[in-house]
Amino acid sequence: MATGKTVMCSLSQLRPLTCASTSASRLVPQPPDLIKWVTREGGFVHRAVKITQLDSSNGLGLVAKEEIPRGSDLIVLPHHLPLRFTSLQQDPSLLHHLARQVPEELWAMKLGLKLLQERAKVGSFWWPYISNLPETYTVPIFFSGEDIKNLHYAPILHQVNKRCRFLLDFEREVKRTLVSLTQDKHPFGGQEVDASSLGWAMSAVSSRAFRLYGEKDPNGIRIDIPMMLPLIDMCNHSFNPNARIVQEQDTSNSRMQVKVVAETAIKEDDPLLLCYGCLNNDLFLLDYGFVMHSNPYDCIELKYDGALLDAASTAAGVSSPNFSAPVPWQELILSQLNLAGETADLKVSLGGQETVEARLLAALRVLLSSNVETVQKYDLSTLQSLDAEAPLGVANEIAVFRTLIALCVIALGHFPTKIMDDESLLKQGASGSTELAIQYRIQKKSVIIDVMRNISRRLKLLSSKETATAEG
Ligand SMILES: C[S@@+](CC[C@H](N)C(=O)[O-])C[C@H]1O[C@@H](n2cnc3c(N)ncnc32)[C@H](O)[C@@H]1O
Repeated sequence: MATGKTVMCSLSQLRPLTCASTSASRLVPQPPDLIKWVTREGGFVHRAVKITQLDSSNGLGLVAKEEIPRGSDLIVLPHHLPLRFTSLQQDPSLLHHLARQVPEELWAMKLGLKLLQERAKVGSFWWPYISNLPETYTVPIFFSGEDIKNLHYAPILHQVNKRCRFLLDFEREVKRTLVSLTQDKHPFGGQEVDASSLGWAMSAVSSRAFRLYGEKDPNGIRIDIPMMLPLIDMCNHSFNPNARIVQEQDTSNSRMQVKVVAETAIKEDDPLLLCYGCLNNDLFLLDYGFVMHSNPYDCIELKYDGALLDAASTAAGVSSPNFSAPVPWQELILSQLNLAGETADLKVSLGGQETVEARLLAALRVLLSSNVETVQKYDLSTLQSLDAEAPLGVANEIAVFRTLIALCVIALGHFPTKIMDDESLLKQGASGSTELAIQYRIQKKSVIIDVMRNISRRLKLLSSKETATAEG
């Protein structure tokens, strides 16, 4: 959890232009009209849809100029408008050679290479779209080192560092591959590509691409691939969207077209909103450069660690916890939960939809129980369910809840500032990426506090039941 002494890597010193900015400035000052371009290319745009600068810091967005009935087609893109990058296996081109060096988890960089190529190409078919893309992104790879540290949360620091390192290494690889190429063979028209332009392209894709069905593979199965969807990607995100993306066959040519359809009736002046996915704030920040307040999918990550759990249990007043030295039957259950053994996955989480990760809950219940017979009466799924009421007895459940609350207190203690401190920093007027970093860490601490509230409520209920039983 703590920031620790990680050596931070950032791209901010490479090109000041790319540091976090909330402005909506585009690649060129007056780009072509995107709606006209989509329509001219055979697409459809509902007459009530317009692009507008939003009041908030969300950049541009789409809004309804008049009421739109539910079920209406809002935008239809014919098959040739989305920007995709396919056929990685067979293509011997240099671009594909470079794309093959990108790790799968950084898929956005692969399509980013195609985007950079089209950006550099004079007369690119996609120029009307590309020129409308934001010039800068608010993702943390462009934060200053100080603001990366300001995130105060080790797992995201690790991810930012990984992405920055990758971009710096990849810059070297791209330069090595392209050195001494003549302009006609150069995939970027002879233009210099550095970590900053690679970062721009990766962020443009991660913040705008949607994974949709692509071409069919040799077995006739459609594989999903990321695509950039001109105009559709002007829709901002909401967990309560009023629009959704649909893919269907174009009856005129039997190719797949991509549509946005009104999911609800849309009132005049309402923004058109899509749901980007049930993502936590780490993904929103890393890929999209924003943070959702009260995000129901946000969570914090902890390491399942016997010593930490012993400390939490002891702090909670639970007598003689033995997380550090489980007995063999407990160890066996830990292995079944994949929390012990050579291939164990020790990352566990608090918050999100589960409140307490199922594996952590089961481990606490089992390790705080000394009665193998009682434990063996239950299957793993019951032991992992927060809705299963005290399967190993009320006393065991109370010890589990107290340990969890103490764990939350320890996790909160790893943050160097309190929410109150953060809020007063925001009031003093922090700028761009500093504000984003502070908002991010406020949300992380809020997740922990919400978990504490939830568990405390359950604890209170259980304790009152225990008292009632004792009195009865
Ligand atoms: C697919 S684009 C949407 C169009 C974008 N606003 C623009 O100006 O081009 C995604 C980007 O919009 C912004 N955005 C979308 N939804 C947002 C939200 N709910 N809160 C803050 N920013 C949002 C973020 O900058 C994100 O990276």
